[in-house]
Amino acid sequence: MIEFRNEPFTDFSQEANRRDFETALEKVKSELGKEYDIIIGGEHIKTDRKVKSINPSNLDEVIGIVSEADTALAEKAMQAALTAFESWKKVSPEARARVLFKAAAILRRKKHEFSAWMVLEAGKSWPEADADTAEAIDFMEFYGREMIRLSDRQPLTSIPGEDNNLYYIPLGVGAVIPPWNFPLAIMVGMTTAAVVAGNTVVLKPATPTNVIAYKFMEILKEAGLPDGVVNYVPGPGKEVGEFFVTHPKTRFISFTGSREVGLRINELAAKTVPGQKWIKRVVAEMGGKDSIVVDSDCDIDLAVDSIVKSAFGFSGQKCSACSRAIVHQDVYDEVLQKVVAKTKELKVGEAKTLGIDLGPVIDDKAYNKILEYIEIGKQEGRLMAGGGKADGNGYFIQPTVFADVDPQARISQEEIFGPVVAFIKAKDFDHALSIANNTEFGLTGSVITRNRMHLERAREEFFVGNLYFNRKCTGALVGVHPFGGFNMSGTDSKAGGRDYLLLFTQAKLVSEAL
Ligand SMILES: NC(=O)c1ccc[n+]([C@@H]2O[C@H](COP(=O)([O-])OP(=O)(O)OC[C@H]3O[C@@H](n4cnc5c(N)ncnc54)[C@H](O)[C@@H]3O)[C@@H](O)[C@H]2O)c1
Ligand SMILES: N[C@@H](CCC=O)C(=O)O
Repeated sequence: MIEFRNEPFTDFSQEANRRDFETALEKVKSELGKEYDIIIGGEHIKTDRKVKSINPSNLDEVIGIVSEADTALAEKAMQAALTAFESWKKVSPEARARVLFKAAAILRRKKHEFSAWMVLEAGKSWPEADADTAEAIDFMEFYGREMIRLSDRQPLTSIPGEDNNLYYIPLGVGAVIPPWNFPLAIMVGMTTAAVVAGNTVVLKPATPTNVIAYKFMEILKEAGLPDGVVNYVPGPGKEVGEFFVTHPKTRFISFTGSREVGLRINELAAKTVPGQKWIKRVVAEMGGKDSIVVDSDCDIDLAVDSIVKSAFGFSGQKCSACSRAIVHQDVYDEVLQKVVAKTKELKVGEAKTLGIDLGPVIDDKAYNKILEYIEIGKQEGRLMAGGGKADGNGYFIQPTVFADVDPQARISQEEIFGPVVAFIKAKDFDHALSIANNTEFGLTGSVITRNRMHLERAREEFFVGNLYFNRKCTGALVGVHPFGGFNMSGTDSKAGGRDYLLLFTQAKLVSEAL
């Protein structure tokens, strides 16, 4: 088996790649508006309760119509997963890994098609969608190899007269509850990590991106994953999600999403219910309020570029997005003025158009929430760019910059999850670091400086799970930058890292006297 390598991104400056992507978009467009079933134990089930998936760039375009489950069907899915677990747990780790490698190969062949679905269903620009698909492939290639590594004989101290072995065995049925913002990569990573470790899954996809999750179910089927190992159960989070979280047979919950929902899941999962005979494990990856710290001695253009890319990529809808630029007073005006100038040049438009910088935000709820925060920002700071809706038949918002924001202001503290960045002035580097650590989150951060000692200070003191120096704070790569945060950003798990699969296993020691 060859060593893990990240899937390369597509170079859209090449005409052939652009043509291939256009062809994929046309293919996907010809498939819009279809109906999608629930899938339980391999059985396709239609219900009367349907939810429409809409293109956020064009509200008249229906991406698909998806049957939603109720709690009776959720129970059926749980039973299917419990049954499948009895056989899946006995499949060898190598064979389980091969399913992931096969699924990765299929996805690689259909790469542009999947990216095109994300352009239309999630409003991702071409490069953002392409990176999402590449990351999904990476997760499968990486976790497959990791499971093989964990199934090797594990190093133990030997003592005479005994044969000792440690095995990483699966947990049981897991509820996988992903977000919509990396509708392929995160959903695939969470699902396949659980599965390759020998567990079975009830997957409750994020409603705005139900169709992409369904398309991935087709890949798992083609890759030969047995029925019932992953069950596709769309439905409202509050109803179907909570049903799985509180079910006595749920062994673990793998959640990625907001702080509010993550904390609720954690609380519900902690309550033992009749018929439950384990402590449920909760893996929760949650929100962020991420900062880029700009020091006085720095490459100003690098700082500007890092802030703009991290704040406005995918319209700021990344848990890793820079929503606070904490800038040393000596360079504050220059960095601010250059960020504002660059922001004003950004193109907002339909995600299907190559060359846009920002597509829409995901739905009306996000749109209204972000616009409300922009109004709050107008009270809390000086509006320098953007400040409201952008044109189009979709959820378009102008990239927005606020200056002179107090470190304790709401737009400095609360996750907005949209294209809004707050500039905060720092007296010196110490002050900048203390502001950077002043939220309840701890996900990503960057420091832009030429000062080696300041980098070393930040290495020790900037308390985030993913800290970057002299670069943007988004775009973690599987295997290269294991991803996950501290504090209210989650349970300190690291997706795409060597510790991740352990979260979905339990270690069994067998000691034989010789
Ligand atoms: N830390 C990370 O790695 C990471 C990665 C991506 C996104 N996020 C965070 O995700 C959020 C955006 O995603 P979102 O809007 O989909 O988040 P969300 O919390 O609204 O929803 C996430 C998932 O939870 C489900 N859900 C909602 N209510 C539920 C409930 N009561 N019980 C069980 N499930 C429920 C949703 O249907 C969805 O599938 C942001 O806060 C972002 O920072 C974090
Ligand atoms: N892993 C992604 C963020 C995922 C959350 O939205 C990044 O590093 O930018």
